[in-house]
Amino acid sequence: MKVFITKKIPQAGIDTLKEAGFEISVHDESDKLSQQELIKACQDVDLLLNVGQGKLDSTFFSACSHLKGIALTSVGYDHVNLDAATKAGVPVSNTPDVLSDATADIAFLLMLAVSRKAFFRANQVLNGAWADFEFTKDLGIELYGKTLGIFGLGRIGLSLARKAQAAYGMNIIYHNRSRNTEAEKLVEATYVNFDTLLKESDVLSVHTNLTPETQHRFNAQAFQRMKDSAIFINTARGKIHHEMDLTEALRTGEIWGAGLDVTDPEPMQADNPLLKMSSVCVFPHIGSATIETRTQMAILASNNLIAVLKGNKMPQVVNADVYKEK
Ligand SMILES: NC(=O)c1ccc[n+]([C@@H]2O[C@H](COP(=O)([O-])OP(=O)(O)OC[C@H]3O[C@@H](n4cnc5c(N)ncnc54)[C@H](O)[C@@H]3O)[C@@H](O)[C@H]2O)c1
Ligand SMILES: O=C(O)[C@H](O)CO
Repeated sequence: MKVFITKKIPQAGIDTLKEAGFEISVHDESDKLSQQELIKACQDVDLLLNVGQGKLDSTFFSACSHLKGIALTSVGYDHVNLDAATKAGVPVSNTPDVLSDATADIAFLLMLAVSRKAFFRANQVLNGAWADFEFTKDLGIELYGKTLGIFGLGRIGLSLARKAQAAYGMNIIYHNRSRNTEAEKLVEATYVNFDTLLKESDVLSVHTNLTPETQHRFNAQAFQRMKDSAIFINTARGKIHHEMDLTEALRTGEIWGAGLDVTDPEPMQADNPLLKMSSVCVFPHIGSATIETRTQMAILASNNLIAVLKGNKMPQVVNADVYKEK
């Protein structure tokens, strides 16, 4: 079988595919792939390894219903029209679990960086603005014993909760669609309604998937209900917060700080007003960007394609209904 890979992946992923006997072609990532080019490249292959956040919409699936499977290199699949994939009979897999700790590390890093205005401070040095030892100016806030509110206590939310409780004795509250009693066995966490999450969190960290229900859930109304000392963290998807409302909430002091690994749109432009604020830190979507995690993601994606080669179901399929329809 032939596989088209949309960007370079760690060698372990390539080796896994080659050992299984696949014929591989990898797109040169210096040249951004348009949808038309992707569709064209998929015409003479059996499988696609779609690296990153490249959209797969209904036009793509109408043109590529011959594909026997698509492996994503992300746990999030909001960039894929799964109904269209299922209708076209194409199974799609994701990469859960292997990236949870690395992504939670980035949420933790953002919490610390924002609370101590780390990037604003580092920029002072960089810009030659380190003048005197100031005693009361631009102070940070501490995390010890504070309340961490988690919106979406799934795999990544749980990993962050465990770190924050172990390292900083943080009190954990969370809101999910329903209580996560399995997670509550692993970490001391109290289930609260959304309004309580907003009102009681000193740090509020977002870990839900992007869906119509979570899109713009953090808007002006939500920020108004949060503490004026609160820090907002989003490592899930940029569309879950409303960026202009967030900017305004920070400008007017409705909340204290924000740390983002995801923005809307991506990439964020360098002249974005958020980047000038002292208690804001923005990363370029690097949640899973470690050598270890990206290697595991590439192997997991490859193993899902190997399952197709062997005539099996993809173990990490996200549109399981496709097998019923087949
Ligand atoms: N920044 C990055 O690089 C990066 C890396 C990995 C994942 N992510 C994002 O993080 C998300 C979470 O990943 P995960 O592996 O923890 O997923 P998960 O499915 O384990 O957890 C998501 C949690 O959100 C909850 N949830 C979903 N909709 C909700 C709603 N409307 N209200 C309340 N709770 C809701 C679910 O019940 C679940 O507990 C992914 O979907 C992806 O978008 C980003
Ligand atoms: O969803 C994910 O896994 C991350 O955002 C990486 O794309």
